[in-house]
Amino acid sequence: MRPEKMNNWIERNIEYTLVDAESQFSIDFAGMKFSPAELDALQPKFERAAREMGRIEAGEIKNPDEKRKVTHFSDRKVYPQSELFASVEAFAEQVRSGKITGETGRKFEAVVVNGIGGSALGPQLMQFAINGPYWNEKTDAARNGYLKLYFLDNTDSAEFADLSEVMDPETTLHLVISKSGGTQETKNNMIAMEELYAARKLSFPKHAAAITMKGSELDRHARGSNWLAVFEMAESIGGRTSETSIVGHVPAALTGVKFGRFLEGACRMDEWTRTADPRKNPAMMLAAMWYIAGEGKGNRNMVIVPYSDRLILLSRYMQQLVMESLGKELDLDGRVVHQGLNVFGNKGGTDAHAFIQQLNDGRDDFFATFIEVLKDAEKLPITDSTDMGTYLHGFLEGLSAALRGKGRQIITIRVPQVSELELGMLIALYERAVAIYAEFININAFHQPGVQSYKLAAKGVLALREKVMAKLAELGGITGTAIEIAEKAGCPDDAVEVGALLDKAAVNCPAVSRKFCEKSNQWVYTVK
Ligand SMILES: O=P(O)(O)OC[C@H]1O[C@](O)(CO)[C@@H](O)[C@@H]1O
Repeated sequence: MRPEKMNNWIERNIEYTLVDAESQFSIDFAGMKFSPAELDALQPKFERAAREMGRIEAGEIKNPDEKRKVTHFSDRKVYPQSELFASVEAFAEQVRSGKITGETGRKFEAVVVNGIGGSALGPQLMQFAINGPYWNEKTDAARNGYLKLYFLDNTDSAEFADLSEVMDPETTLHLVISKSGGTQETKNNMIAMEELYAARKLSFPKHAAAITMKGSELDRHARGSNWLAVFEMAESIGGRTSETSIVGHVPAALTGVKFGRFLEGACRMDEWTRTADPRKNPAMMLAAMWYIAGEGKGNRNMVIVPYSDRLILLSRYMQQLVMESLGKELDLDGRVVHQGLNVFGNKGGTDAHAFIQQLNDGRDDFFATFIEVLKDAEKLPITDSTDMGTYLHGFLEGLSAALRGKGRQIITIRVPQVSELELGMLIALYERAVAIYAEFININAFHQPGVQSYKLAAKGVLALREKVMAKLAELGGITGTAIEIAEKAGCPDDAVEVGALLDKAAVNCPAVSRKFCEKSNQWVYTVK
């Protein structure tokens, strides 16, 4: 690099790196392509976002479709002083100390979180980040009586079977998390688990607790069956922004994660991201970078690359937070806009041997966000002058320089370590940046109508299956292609869907089989 260019780069780094000195959290925007004039042009959007963030925090309705307030920013400040917080701590302590046990009196050793989307991703991220991937009796948390954490976050019999193999029902607590209390995947796992307990002649309610909205189907079910505990979830906190609420708290308290410290981190970031000057406000700047890079239309993908194995789940977490919030068909004025921002990622170092080839040489359709964790867990010498950590740092800086050399765009976040505080800061930063960006592009970040339509479509498929199966049972034995069977079942226009359900049935139901006909390139099904 020529000296004058180098000077520009250094100056740009100084000007566009924001630092919170006390926590040592920094975010560097110098590697993004933007000019002061482009930031100036965003002034009206900054003003609108600041005004609307004020309205959110003042408790006004900010989710117009669902007519709901949006309280995750404001609630977490007062949550530690609430009765709910105290009751979670008391419950977790009784479980940890063995005062609350399972039906047979044995101490709980594990907890299964059964939830999906926002009711699982935050607890998963937090567990992996703080307690790490390997739980055994030698870890501090285990020695102190905290519980090992498992997840059920789909409706996949393989996931359930894998868990059943390692789980001891007598010493396992089941925490069913569902804000709406009616999400089918979660309900399916709950029903399957209730069956498993009944088959072992154990009481499921004596091993179960729930987090849900008051009056939901799950709330009624759990209270009606006398579960160990039911914790209320606020209507005004959306699933994807619920990690700083009861949803994050209960799993954390049961597994020895310092949730109070996590909230401190989130509140610290909330303070910082209320800074009036947008150029000094990390969330305003982050949203501005996304906006300028993607021309306000999400034309660049957000690639999240933490250089830390403990943060491997961050990109999955961000995927829901960003894409479920910003991926919208209509704007607030009802215009079709098809907005969104793609998020993908994994972990740095390892990624160099996966998608970095394309980022370096291929399509220039992204901006990378690197997250460096400065403190090494251990000093592991490799040569006289290097160790494991210096290599990871070298790979990050090397990749950064290579990408910059190709004109690719980069944001770099640096944190001293991964503890509860930094995790709280990271999550709160992205939550606010998402809410601000939504104001920039005039959309509602707090609803998810697209997910509803997929759920309805799935219900339609299940209804079709019932109809076809009932008809086939009535016909009492039939052989034919999907087209022929759909015809006989009275739904000729649904032959593709009928074929798909017969494929599934042929592998799972003894009464259905199939043979492939090379000549017609179709399966021929026999239903007994
Ligand atoms: O907590 P619930 O109501 O079970 O919902 C789970 C997830 O499903 C969604 O509603 C749709 O994906 C998410 O917003 C939410 O986090």
